[in-house]
Amino acid sequence: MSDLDFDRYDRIRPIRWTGDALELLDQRKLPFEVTYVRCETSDAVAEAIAALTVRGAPAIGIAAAWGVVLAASTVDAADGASAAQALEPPIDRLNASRPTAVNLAWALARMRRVLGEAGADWREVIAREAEAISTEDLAANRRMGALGAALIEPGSGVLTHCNTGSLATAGFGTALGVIRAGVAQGRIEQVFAGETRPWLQGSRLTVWELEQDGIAPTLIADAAASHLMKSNKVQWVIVGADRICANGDTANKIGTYQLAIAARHHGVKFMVAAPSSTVDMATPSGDAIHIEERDPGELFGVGGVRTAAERVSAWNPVFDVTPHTLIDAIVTERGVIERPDETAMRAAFS
Ligand SMILES: CSC[C@@H](O)[C@@H](O)C(=O)COP(=O)(O)O
Repeated sequence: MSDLDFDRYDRIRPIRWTGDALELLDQRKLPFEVTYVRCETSDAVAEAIAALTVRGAPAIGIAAAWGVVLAASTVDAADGASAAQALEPPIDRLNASRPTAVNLAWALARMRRVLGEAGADWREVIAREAEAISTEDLAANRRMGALGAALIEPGSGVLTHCNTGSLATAGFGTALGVIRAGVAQGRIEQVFAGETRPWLQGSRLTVWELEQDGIAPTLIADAAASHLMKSNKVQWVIVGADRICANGDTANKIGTYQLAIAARHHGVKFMVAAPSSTVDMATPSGDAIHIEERDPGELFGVGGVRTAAERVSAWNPVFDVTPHTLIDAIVTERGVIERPDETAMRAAFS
């Protein structure tokens, strides 16, 4: 992918470590306000994750890792093993901040592991590990971008869902990384982004992010997706993931499953792009995934303006599971798995 100048895409950073605090780009306020929230404690990081100040599977894992470093500043311990004991309660609170994206538990497990093995220098060890989790995520995204883009025929149109870009990761993005690479290589001619109700990650975040790169996406209502596919305007749906199971079933933002069904019906290909940190071989299939349900109040209005009548009830699951049989390719930094199933997943990740 020699024609892609990665530094061009290094403008947005949702997570900044200052040495004694974590600054999070407040994604609740985008695209109209670009402000950072300063977190000085691990509990503040856990609250920011729960409130979607920072969001996107890889990004919440990275933020949680820095949350452990913040918690460490309140602990006095001679070695990593004793620090690990003292840090268990804040780590548990970070882990409980959101249930569906496995990257959160994965990053915290990594932090626990290095802590348990560290000696007197345990503070430096965990700070280095948090930095490594972030650096590796950026590298994985760049690699995935190249691998995913190579699957796309020149001149294609693509549809994406939610926000999977720099805002959701350490940088460059997963599905949006594939799209960035595909546009740079002239493979993708048109990008469509679904609004992603109710939180509007598509219209508020993805459109804003792509415009910073000089890519002009076309926003569609989520309900327009099947019609778009029927109109032959897209050849691929490209999405990220919050958890990919041992059989390839994939949890992602609510609405992904119906896109996969519509894509199969219309002969449109369906790609999932995610780092290997999103693969959870301990969860056999999508049935075992805990799907987060958020406050039904998120459905009662738009931008703080109430649109539903008073006293209505609502159900607000924020992720769904796409069965592996509807997925044409899972792309991670380790390679491409076409027509994923348990055998292919085990061959790649065991
Ligand atoms: C690279 S991000 C992949 C997923 O985390 C993304 O598609 C998604 O579903 C994010 O959900 P969110 O609720 O905004 O955290």
